[in-house]
Amino acid sequence: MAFRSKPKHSGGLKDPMLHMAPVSAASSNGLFNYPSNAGSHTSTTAPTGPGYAPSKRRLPLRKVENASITGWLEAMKDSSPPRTRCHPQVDVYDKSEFEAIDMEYKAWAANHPSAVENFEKLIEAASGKRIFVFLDYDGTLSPIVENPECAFMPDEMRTVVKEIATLFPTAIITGRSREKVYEFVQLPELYYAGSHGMDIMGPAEGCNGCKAQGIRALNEEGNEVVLFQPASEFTTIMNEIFKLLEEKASKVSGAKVEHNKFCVSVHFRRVKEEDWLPLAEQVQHVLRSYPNLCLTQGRKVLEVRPLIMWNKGKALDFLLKTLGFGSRSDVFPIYIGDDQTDEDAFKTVVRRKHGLAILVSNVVKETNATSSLQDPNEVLEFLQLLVKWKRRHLNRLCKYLE
Ligand SMILES: O=P(O)(O)OC[C@H]1O[C@H](O[C@H]2O[C@H](CO)[C@@H](O)[C@H](O)[C@H]2O)[C@H](O)[C@@H](O)[C@@H]1O
Repeated sequence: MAFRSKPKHSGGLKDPMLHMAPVSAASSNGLFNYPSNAGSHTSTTAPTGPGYAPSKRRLPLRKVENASITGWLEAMKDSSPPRTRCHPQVDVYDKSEFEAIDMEYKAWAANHPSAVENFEKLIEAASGKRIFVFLDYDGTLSPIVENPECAFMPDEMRTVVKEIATLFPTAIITGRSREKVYEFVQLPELYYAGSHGMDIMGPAEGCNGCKAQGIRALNEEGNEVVLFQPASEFTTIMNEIFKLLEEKASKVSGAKVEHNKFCVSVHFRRVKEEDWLPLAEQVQHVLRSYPNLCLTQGRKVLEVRPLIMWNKGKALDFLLKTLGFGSRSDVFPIYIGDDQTDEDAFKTVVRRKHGLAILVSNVVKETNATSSLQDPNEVLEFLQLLVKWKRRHLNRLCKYLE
């Protein structure tokens, strides 16, 4: 399998993305001005679709905090080169400092117990409930790599995700375009929510006995699917912004712009550190003319997206509703993700009271998740445990019915 061998956690380095939050491109005092409620998008339009009444109500802009880009860039610099430099066996490192961050990590991990080590205990809470599995893609099902085009999902992961989908309704919720993530995953039985949940598609017949409701459409192969695109009116604008950003990025060595349909990502991973600030300024400059777009930050990436009240958490709720479980209390959603945009989904799971919100991270991170996995290797282990657990249950049930 393509993953690196299972590492020890690399110590408690603070994650560089602690300050990430959407920012209105229209804000002009400072390069990045963060609305105080990270992750919840200020809205100029509300989504439409099954169960969502269209509304043109303009929501008030939330309190804007003054924060400069320096924080984000500095944190990014702190984590470059990658965090493994902190492992005493990998590099010369101040032992006492390592011990301090190690302790910090252990304290954090105590509050975010490993979903593998504590599997039986955590899954007990699901008994008698219907489990739904929601998975982020990059950094969760595939390891983070230099070139976003090469973030392939290992076969072993595909096998277990396929098994998961035969046992539980399963969806992938990603910042990627739906088409791109499907290219990587190649499993037609799943639901896919691309562009951070702004492009949802899945089998019209539902899955695992859950009947799908919602707007029907035909996919590229002519199969009937349910489709929901709350940001469809932004199609032209996103194409326009992609071209403008591509033009800017073409002048910065290593920069890459990715069109994720209803979001556009500007990648910094292969850009020289000294070019980070000028590139970020260029992006901000382009966005000034687009007050209905906003900017969020991810792992060495800036993402331009429509300023609508929609996120991965809303997509999770929407999918439960589509599958007929929106308001039921016997639902147990499991959400696994590694990035700031996954925080909205973690919040949704926590708000529902039943469920598992699992952060993939081997560093200390501020999060709404309640448990953790260190990396995609552990995600694989967790999903394999979940398959075994469910099969055990089904076998017991069969024996009982015999
Ligand atoms: O919601 P996700 O599935 O986590 O997608 C978020 C972004 O992931 C991708 O970028 C990240 O992964 C790349 C490949 O490992 C890496 O090179 C990059 O630095 C990371 O930020 C994707 O390319 C973006 O478009 C997604 O928005």
